[in-house]
Amino acid sequence: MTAQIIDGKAFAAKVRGQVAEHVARLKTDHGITPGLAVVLVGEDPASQVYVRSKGKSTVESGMNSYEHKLDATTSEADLLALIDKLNNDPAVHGILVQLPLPKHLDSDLVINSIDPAKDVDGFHISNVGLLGTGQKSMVPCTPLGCLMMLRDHHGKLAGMDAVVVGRSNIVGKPMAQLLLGDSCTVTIAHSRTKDLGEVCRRADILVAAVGRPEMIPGDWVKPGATVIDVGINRIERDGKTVLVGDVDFASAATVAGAITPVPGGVGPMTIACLLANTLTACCRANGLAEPEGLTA
Ligand SMILES: Nc1nc2c(c(=O)[nH]1)N[C@@H](CN(C=O)c1ccc(C(=O)N[C@@H](CCC(=O)O)C(=O)O)cc1)CN2
Repeated sequence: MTAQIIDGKAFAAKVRGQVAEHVARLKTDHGITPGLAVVLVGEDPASQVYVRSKGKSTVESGMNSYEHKLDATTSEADLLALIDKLNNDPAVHGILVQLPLPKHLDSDLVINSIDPAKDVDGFHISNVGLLGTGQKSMVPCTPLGCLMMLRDHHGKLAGMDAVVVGRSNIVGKPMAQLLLGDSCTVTIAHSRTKDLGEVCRRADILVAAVGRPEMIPGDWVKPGATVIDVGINRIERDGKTVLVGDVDFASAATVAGAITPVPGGVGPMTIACLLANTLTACCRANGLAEPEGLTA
């Protein structure tokens, strides 16, 4: 069997187009322009690329982008003061602090200082609690993107066996909550799970988010399963740096029914969902109906 490739790049372009249409309507009907503030501390090269891409996509969708680039030595007090200013700025509907932060800064403290209504990353403890209890929240972008692709591919997910490999706060745990919300039977597995291959082979939906290059081989995949690969790992191969996922794509694609590639799968959906979340936050702030199909 050769798996269908789930094209995240094309799907993300579609989502970005839907966001842009909503933004245009918000402007003409209500005179409102959503605004996203992105805060980058330090010069991590990958983070710089992601932040640049976020700013560009925000402007392309018709929203206002506010970039705050701070020195790597910025104190916690100064960062918290900036977040407080953004929390109180009515032109800013979404706030995102790019991770990872430099080691001297307490990420939990920083994230939890963001107004939960503007927390477009969905990392604030209030949003984590709301998602966990099935209430309206801001949903982390990467798992939201995975959910959108799964719903698009399968329609309803109810009753499917889903295995999420990885238990991070950013992907694994919220992904499991979202799948549970769609009535899947969910297992969260991780590097210390016994008989991990056996557990993975039960999955109709297998989400790999462990951060280990090509850790999941094709013989861990149930024939016909849908494989969502969240991993973005840079490795050396044949003298070149290449990007690979957490799944061994070549072997998994011969067994799976559908699979996301790396690059071009889950990654592009992260930024598309950030735009969708910013739009959602803006609609909520103004008491307007939320954009359909762009939330969990
Ligand atoms: N505050 C946050 N920090 C981080 C997040 C996040 O969601 N919020 N996620 C990641 C980085 N990230 C966005 O910030 C991100 C990662 C990857 C991609 C992407 O499109 N990847 C491409 C490959 C790009 C490449 O060549 O490197 C793909 O998979 O096709 C977008 C956004 C950590 N920090």
